[in-house]
Amino acid sequence: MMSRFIIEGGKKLEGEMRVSGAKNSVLPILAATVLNGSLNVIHDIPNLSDVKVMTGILESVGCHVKREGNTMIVDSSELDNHEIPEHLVREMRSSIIILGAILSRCGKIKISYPGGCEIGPRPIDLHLKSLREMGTKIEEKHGYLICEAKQLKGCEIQLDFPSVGATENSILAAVFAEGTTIIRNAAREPEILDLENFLNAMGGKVSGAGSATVYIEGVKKLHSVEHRIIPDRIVAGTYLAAAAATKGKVTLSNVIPEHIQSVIYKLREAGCNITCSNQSVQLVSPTKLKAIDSIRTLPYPGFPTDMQSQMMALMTMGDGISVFAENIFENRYKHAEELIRMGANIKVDGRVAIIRGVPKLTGATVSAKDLRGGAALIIAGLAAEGTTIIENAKHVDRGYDDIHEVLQQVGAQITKV
Ligand SMILES: CC(=O)N[C@H]1[C@@H](OP(=O)(O)OP(=O)(O)OC[C@H]2O[C@@H](n3ccc(=O)[nH]c3=O)[C@H](O)[C@@H]2O)O[C@H](CO)[C@@H](O)[C@@H]1O
Ligand SMILES: C=C(OP(=O)(O)O)C(=O)O
Repeated sequence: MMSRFIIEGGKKLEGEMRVSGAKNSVLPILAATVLNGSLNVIHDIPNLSDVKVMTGILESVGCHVKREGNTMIVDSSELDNHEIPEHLVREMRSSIIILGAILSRCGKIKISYPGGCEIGPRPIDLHLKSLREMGTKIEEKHGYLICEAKQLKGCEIQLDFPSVGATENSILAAVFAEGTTIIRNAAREPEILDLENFLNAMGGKVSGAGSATVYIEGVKKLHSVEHRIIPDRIVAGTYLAAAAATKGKVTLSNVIPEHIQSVIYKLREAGCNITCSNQSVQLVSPTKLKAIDSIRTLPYPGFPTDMQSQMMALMTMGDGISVFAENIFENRYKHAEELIRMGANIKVDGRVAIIRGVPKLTGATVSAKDLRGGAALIIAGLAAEGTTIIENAKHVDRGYDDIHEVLQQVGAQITKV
């Protein structure tokens, strides 16, 4: 049976919300646990369906995985397989991040092509180009990638685009490579720095992550490691947008304000009063939301594509016109149609969406088409008059740890059935 969210809109969010560990850090870091052939103790792991898929991948190659609350212990000492089951790869686009890690540890990997997903085609040409430059032989047949590299060699990689996944796969592949690898035009997302910190804590020699040039000096051996995942900046941004949509007042804990500056900047433009301290952010909503002139998604530190849908939900109620440009993914406006069912005024033309604010949204039955689009519908439902039913809640489970419970604690009337 398909799960759904049921929301009675119109309740102000008020109180404190704790932000969970970052999905986009956990996935590459879990992939990296195969490297040390030893124990990995990782704290603040969110309870997400994507984490379950990555756990399944680790178990399929012979890792022992134990979860104790939000701590996960991965023992990769008995790793004995380099073929990744296709059903797991198909379930999650980012399972491709295991490629660099297994190749590094085993010198070979067989994995099915991840293919496209709801938000666009998502090719992996940049991942493969980098791995080839490091000396990997890659055969692409019958939907599978068969990769082999007896000894990867450090080299200079120039990425055509600062792809997050290609940067991570190149770093993972370079950990045991002979010599030094330099990645230029690397993605600068905070999750890449979290991966660097994790690898260095197990004896790796990575530097520069968070900047456009990353250096990886190959090492011969790694050891056991203990690490805490950074807070999820997209979850933080989603909670702030939800509070703003309900004219609420919330304080987020476990958040790194610097990671969400681009989002805070836009929320201030909408009239929100935001104060940041060390690990917390407080938002007080205005009585009337203003339209934000424009939102253009860009690689970090630009405005994140993963916050585009949630901000669009908010701007459906802004006073005036907002123009959005989605520059990262080709097909990331599926939530617009659903928001229109709730009374929003949105016109989409290719990469651009024009949102004319309306005085109020009304509850409706809508369907989540992807993860962040689902979060956007929750935000709209919390603000709308009447009842909203969001079908396909499973998309939201990929990236939010019990979002309905977190929202209930600050006064939302939302259930998941
Ligand atoms: C698990 C994870 O961390 N996921 C994030 C990661 O995804 P992901 O790592 O897949 O995103 P990328 O940064 O690689 O993709 C950005 C753009 O580059 C293109 N591209 C990418 C690789 C490639 O080989 N060829 C190519 O053309 C993609 O199609 C896309 O248009 O970064 C995205 C962009 O911030 C986020 O939305 C995702 O939440
Ligand atoms: C697109 C996203 O994730 P993924 O790359 O895991 O599909 C996301 O987190 O919004």
